[in-house]
Amino acid sequence: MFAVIPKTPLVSRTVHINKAALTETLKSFLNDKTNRRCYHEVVGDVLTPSQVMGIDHLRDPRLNKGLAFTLEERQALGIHGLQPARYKSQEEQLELCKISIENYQEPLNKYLYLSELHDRNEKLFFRLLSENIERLLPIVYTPTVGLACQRFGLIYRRPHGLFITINDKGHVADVLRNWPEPDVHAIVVTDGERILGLGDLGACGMGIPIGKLSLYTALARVKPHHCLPICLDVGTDNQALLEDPTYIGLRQRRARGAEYDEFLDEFMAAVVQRYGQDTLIQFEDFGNANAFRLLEKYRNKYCTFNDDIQGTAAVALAGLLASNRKTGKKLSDHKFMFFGAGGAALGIADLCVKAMEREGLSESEARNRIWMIDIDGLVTKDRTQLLGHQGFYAKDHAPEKDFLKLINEIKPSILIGASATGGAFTPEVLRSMASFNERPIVFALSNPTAKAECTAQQAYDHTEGRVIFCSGSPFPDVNYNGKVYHPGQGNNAYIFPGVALGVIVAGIHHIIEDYFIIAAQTVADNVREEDLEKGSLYPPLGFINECSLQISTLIIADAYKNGKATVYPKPADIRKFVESKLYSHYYEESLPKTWKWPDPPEIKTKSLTPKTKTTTS
Ligand SMILES: O=C([O-])CC(=O)C(=O)O
Ligand SMILES: [Mg+2]
Repeated sequence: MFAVIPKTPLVSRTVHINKAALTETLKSFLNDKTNRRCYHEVVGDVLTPSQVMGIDHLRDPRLNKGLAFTLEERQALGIHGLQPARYKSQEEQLELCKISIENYQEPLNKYLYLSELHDRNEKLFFRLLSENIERLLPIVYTPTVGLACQRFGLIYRRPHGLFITINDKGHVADVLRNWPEPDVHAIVVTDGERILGLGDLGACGMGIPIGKLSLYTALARVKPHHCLPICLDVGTDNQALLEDPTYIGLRQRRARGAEYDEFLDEFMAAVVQRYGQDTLIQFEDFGNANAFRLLEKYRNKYCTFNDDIQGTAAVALAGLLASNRKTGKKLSDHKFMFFGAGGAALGIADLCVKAMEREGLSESEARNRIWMIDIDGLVTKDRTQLLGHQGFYAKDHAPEKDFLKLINEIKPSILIGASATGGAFTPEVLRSMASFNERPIVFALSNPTAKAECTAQQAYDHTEGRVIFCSGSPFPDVNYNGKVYHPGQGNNAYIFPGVALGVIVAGIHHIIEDYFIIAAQTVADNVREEDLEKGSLYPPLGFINECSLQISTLIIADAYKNGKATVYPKPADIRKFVESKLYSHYYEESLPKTWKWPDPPEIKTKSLTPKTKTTTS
C-alpha cells in the first residue's frame, strides 16, 4: 500500500525544536521494545529508519526518499537544509527518472543510470523497474547485462555483492561474515565460466548475480536485503582478460579438480553456517561440466537449483505447453531436435521427458523422441565422452556432423537452439523445418541477442510465416506479409523469481523437479489467446509479477501437501501469506507512527515592565 505522506506546506516554516526533548522522545520510543518490534514489521527491514540521523540517512539507499521527505521528517532526522525546499512525491520522481533514462541513447549508459539509482534510492529503483518491466528488463538484464559484464572492469563502482576468491580457501566463512546483512535468504552465485553465451568472463561475471537478484525483487518482491550476489573468483582461462589492464579479477588460470571442489564445498558449508540450511543458493552461468556435477552433488544436501539447467528447462516447457494450443498436439506427439547439448539443452530435454511421462509415455519412449546435436555432430552412442545426461539421448547412428542433413533425415517438429552459436539456424535449416511441418516450432534460446540461433524476423521470413517461435533475448516486432507479430521471450526470468519466492517463504530445504513443472504449467496457463494470436507463447513481461505469485503459491501448497514446508502453522490462505511477506517499493513514513513533536519547552519570558529606576540623589 502507498504510505500516506502527510500534507505539509512546500515552503519551509520555522519550527522551533528543543533538541534535547526530541532526542529523548526518539530514545524512549526506540527503547520501548514493543514499538521497536512493531516498527521492524512495518518497515520489513532490519534497519530502524529513525535511528539513522543526518546526512547518513540520505546516503543510505534503503532509507533515502530523495525530495519525498516531509518537512517534519527533515527536521526530525536532521536533514533539513541538506536538500532544496521542494517536496516531490515518489510518482513525480518516477516521471523524472523516465525522462532521464530516455535521455541516454546507449543501453549501457541506461544500465549505468539505473545502477546509480539503485545505489542512491532503492525503493525508487525497484518501483521504476517493476512498473516498467517491458522497457527496462532488456537494460538491467539480457541483453545489456551481457555488455555490462564485458565492460565490468571499466564500470565497477561500489560493492553490490561479495567476491570470494580461491585464495580465500580455508577462510571463506570469514569473508562471508563481511557481508553487512544479517538476514540473507537467497544467494545467486556464479564462477563466471559461461556468462550467457559469451563464455568465460571470470570475475566480470558478477553482473549476472546482481542482475538476477534485482529480478528477485522486481519480479517477485523478495526483499532486497534478503538477497546476496556472489562471484566465486577461481581465475579465468580467458586470455584476453588475463592480459587486460582493466580486468578486476584474479589474474591466474582457473582452479580445477580437487582444489576447485574443496573450495565449492567450503563455500556451501559457510553459507549454511552463517545464514542457515534453508538459504537458497541459485547457481548461474557455471561451465557445463561443473554445472551438472554440482547440481547432482548438492541438490539433496542444500537448498539449491541451477537456473540454466532447471529454470531454462521450465520456461522452454512453458512455451511448448502453450504451443500445444496452436498445434492441437500433445508434447508426446512431437519429435525434438536440440542444437546444443549442454546444460540448457539437457535440462529442457529432461523436463520434457518428465512431462511426456505424465502424458503416458515410458521414460525410454520419451527419450527416444529427443535428438541432440553439438559441435561434434549428432550425439551418438559410440561417443567416448558423454557429458551429464547426454547418454540418455545418444542414438544408435553413424557419426554425422551435417546439421541440415540430420534435419532432413530426422524431420523434427520442434527445433530448440541452446548452443550460443549466433545464426546457426540458417535460411536452409528454417526452410527445411517448414517443408515437413505445417507449424514448425523453433526456439532460439541462446543469449544475448547476438548469440540467438536466428532472429525472429528470419524465423518468420524463411517459414512463410508459419513458424511458432520464441527466443531467450528480446527481439523487435516482426513484420511478415503485412501482419505484425510480437514474439515472446522464452527466458528463465518467468520462472526463477517465483520458484525462489515459494522456496524462501515456505522454508523448503530441497528444490525438487516437480516445482519446475508447476512453474512451467503456471506460466503456460497465463498465456492469453491474444498473446498466442500475436505470435507469443508467453504472457507479457509485465505479467511476471502475477506469475511469480501464482508459482510460489502453488509450490508452497505442494510443499505443505508433501511435508516439505518447514514454516508452521500452515497458513489458511497461502496466497495472502505470501503477499504478507513481500517487499514494498513504496516509500514509508520515515518517522515512527507514534512519533509526535515534543511539547515546546517552557519559555520563561522576561518581564517587559521596565525596572523602576531608583534615583539616588
Ligand atoms: O540470463 C539470461 O537471460 C538467461 C540465462 O540464464 C542465460 O542465458 O544464462
Ligand atoms: Mg544463466
